[in-house]
Amino acid sequence: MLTTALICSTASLLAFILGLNHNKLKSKFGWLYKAIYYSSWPLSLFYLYKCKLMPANYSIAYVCSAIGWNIIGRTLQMIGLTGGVGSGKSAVTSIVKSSFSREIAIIDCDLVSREVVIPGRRAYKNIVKAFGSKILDSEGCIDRKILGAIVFANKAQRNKLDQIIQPAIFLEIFKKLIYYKIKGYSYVIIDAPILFETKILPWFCFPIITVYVSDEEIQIKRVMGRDKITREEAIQKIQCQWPIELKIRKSNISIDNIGTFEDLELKIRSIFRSLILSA
Ligand SMILES: CC(C)(COP(=O)(O)OP(=O)(O)OC[C@H]1O[C@@H](n2cnc3c(N)ncnc32)[C@H](O)[C@@H]1O)[C@@H](O)C(=O)NCCC(=O)NCCS
Ligand SMILES: Nc1ncnc2c1ncn2[C@@H]1O[C@H](COP(=O)(O)OP(=O)(O)OP(=O)(O)O)[C@@H](O)[C@H]1O
Repeated sequence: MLTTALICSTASLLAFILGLNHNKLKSKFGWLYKAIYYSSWPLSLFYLYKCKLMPANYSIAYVCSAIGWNIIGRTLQMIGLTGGVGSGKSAVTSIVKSSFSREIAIIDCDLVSREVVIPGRRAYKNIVKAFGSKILDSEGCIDRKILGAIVFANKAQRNKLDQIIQPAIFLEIFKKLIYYKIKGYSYVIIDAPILFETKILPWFCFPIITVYVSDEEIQIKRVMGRDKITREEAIQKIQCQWPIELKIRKSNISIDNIGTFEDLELKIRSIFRSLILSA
């Protein structure tokens, strides 16, 4: 019984992950993927039945749960949204919220990264253990300015923080995906400034949209204005991430946010309208 439950949940998880990748694999491998995909279900059922690996009713439980979770994953398209610091990702998500809130949910990874470091949570404890109590404010919360000054100035420290915080972020994303699926959404935007750098998120997102500002001077000014920081601090933050040219090359859609908010709104509406219509 326990073995069956274990097999069922592992199969369901794998099927869910495969389902999330469905659109990406379909676009990458075309008919070859479709042939393998659609023949895999009857073949696995036949294989289990023939080999008598499990009593027939258990095999049915295994296959049904896998198919069920695969369908759930398949009908939940994760759209990646990334770009440089201050490139306009939040501006994009607020346009999506105002125009497509019924079809598209949004997971803001910056927000998630704040939730997972609330005092008492595991990531909070591990960060304090790794960086010491000097990063805490008078109320015992993580002082983001102090931690930011440490990690944005030093790659090794940044990697240390990423290794602690990213698994917690991924788990939270996973929980939110299930929640949004239950609520009936078909699309979820994963707004992740370091989507490519995580190495994991790109596997699940399709398409990946990169927002950039083709004039770096404008980008620097926008970051300085928003975060009330100096020019040097803004440049340091921008340089903490992959070069934008690389992000653009690796993404499926790129949007230059050099114009006004109205220009951006027009582009975003047309991209998401055609994404929804083409589904
Ligand atoms: C270092 C922290 C405490 C600094 O906080 P602060 O409030 O000063 O900055 P904020 O969170 O607004 O980040 C500003 C921008 O910096 C960039 N950034 C954030 N973390 C990172 C990182 N680890 N590597 C590269 N760029 C980063 C993002 O573009 C982000 O939008 C904070 O950014 C953090 O906890 N970062 C790690 C979380 C993370 O990996 N987030 C991205 C998830 S995809
Ligand atoms: N088209 C635009 N015209 C003028 N200002 C803009 C435009 N797009 C964004 N901005 C401004 O630039 C700043 C950065 O934009 P935003 O916060 O959306 O970037 P972001 O990509 O979410 O940044 P981060 O990764 O640092 O969180 C904000 O102050 C925003 O109001």
